[in-house]
Amino acid sequence: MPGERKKGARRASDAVAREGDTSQASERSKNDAERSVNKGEGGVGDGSEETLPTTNGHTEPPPKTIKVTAGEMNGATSHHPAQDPTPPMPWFGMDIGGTLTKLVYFEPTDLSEAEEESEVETIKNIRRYLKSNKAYGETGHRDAHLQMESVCVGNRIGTLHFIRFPTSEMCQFLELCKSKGMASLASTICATGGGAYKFEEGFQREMNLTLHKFDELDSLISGIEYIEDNNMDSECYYFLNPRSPNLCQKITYDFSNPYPFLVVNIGSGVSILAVDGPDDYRRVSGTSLGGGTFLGLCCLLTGCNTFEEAIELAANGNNENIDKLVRDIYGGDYERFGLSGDIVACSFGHMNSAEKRANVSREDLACATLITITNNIGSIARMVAANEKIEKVLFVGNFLRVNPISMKLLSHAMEFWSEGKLKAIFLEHEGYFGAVGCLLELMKTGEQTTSSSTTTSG
Ligand SMILES: Nc1ncnc2c1ncn2[C@@H]1O[C@H](COP(=O)(O)OP(=O)(O)O)[C@@H](O)[C@H]1O
Ligand SMILES: CC(C)(COP(=O)(O)O)[C@@H](O)C(=O)NCCC(=O)O
Repeated sequence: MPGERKKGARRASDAVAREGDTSQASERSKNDAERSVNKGEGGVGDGSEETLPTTNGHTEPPPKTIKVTAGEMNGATSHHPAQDPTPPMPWFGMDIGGTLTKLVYFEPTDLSEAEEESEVETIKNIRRYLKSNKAYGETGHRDAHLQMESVCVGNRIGTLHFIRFPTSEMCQFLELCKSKGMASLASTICATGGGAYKFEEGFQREMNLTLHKFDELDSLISGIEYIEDNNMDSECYYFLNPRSPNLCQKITYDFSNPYPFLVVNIGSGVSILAVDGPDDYRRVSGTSLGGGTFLGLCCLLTGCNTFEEAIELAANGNNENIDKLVRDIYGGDYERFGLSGDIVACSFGHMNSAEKRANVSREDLACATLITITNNIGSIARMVAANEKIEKVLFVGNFLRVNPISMKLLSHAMEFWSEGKLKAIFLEHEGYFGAVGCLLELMKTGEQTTSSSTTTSG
């Protein structure tokens, strides 16, 4: 069928039969043993760090288990050890964004006994440290509820762990990596996002590591396609009746016939991509009024310090004390052009009045800021979708993290203004796709990327 992506096609082509593949396991353990001899063992963490509460105080839901058995991976191919492209462990994909750094760690669960025995202590300790904690230092977090188990990456089976920390803490992150012995491993670090360029020198200087850089939008698209393929029953969703507190429902969206679709990546800024087919996309638009603008303005206007605090304030505010609605101007609807009196006519329009300003709360200011930024992104997305004649609009990026207000607003705006033609679709792994795409590149390119030269694709 035109535009249809075969479910599991990517997984099948990547997969290698695992069961009873002893020649592969022994070849891998030989390679690892050689690496451990070559690289020596660095300083180690003891993995005993305490789990700290998350900053917003919310309890994380239990890890979601997404199982894929080796038998389910149809299309398995026979393995040729001599061509095994698997890079040395540990396996990370990193997306160093304008606000947050996203780290995806792939933990192999198919290690042979020999492999486990030959594994260097440093790698074991890094794995233990990452798995036994949900918080790292003051500001690093593992999103345990997003964890994906028994997935196939490259030719290995394992668990994907999702970790984030503020990019402004990069120096502390490098220190932590050093203290865990990463510098002695000489492993490959694949990175994407603007920070892959900005911090390249720091990685070299502090850790003696050469970053292998990949384009952030290439990584984003391949990450979306991979995660959707491997979490097809629950990755994509939309909201039914987004405006009704009682009737609103989150519903799984069947994305098996995806093309063409639009991706609106709401990070610090916003990039909009039209995806016409596998590996076939264009960046068609963008705006500098994004998630970073919301957070920056909110901190300025309310004195809040974190994204979670800003969202919490917004959830308890009323934008009508700040924004001028159509009814504030018309006394009711603007009937001729079907504009309901409830629609925002002018964001922050009341704030030229000293009297109104005296009566607004921090909550109202946060709420109006969130709505202003969200509506603007929604308008641009709608215009781009109409221009490109695309009906499915995927909204991703960490701006949507713990942010149902924006998701529901976008859902309503897409549907209402397009008279039901456009669909706003959301993804569970929101801001992690670039890092996943980067990990896929690492596992693809393997040994070739362990040289000291820098590779830039895209
Ligand atoms: N814990 C957080 N700290 C800072 N910003 C956050 C946090 N969680 C969500 N956000 C929002 O996500 C945006 C960053 O999204 P992200 O997709 O990671 O973009 P980038 O790659 O530019 O860092 C921020 O501007 C903010 O609006
Ligand atoms: C420059 C960026 C690609 C960086 O990505 P980010 O870290 O914001 O996710 C993005 O911020 C962007 O597309 N900004 C909008 C630029 C514009 O089209 O006006």
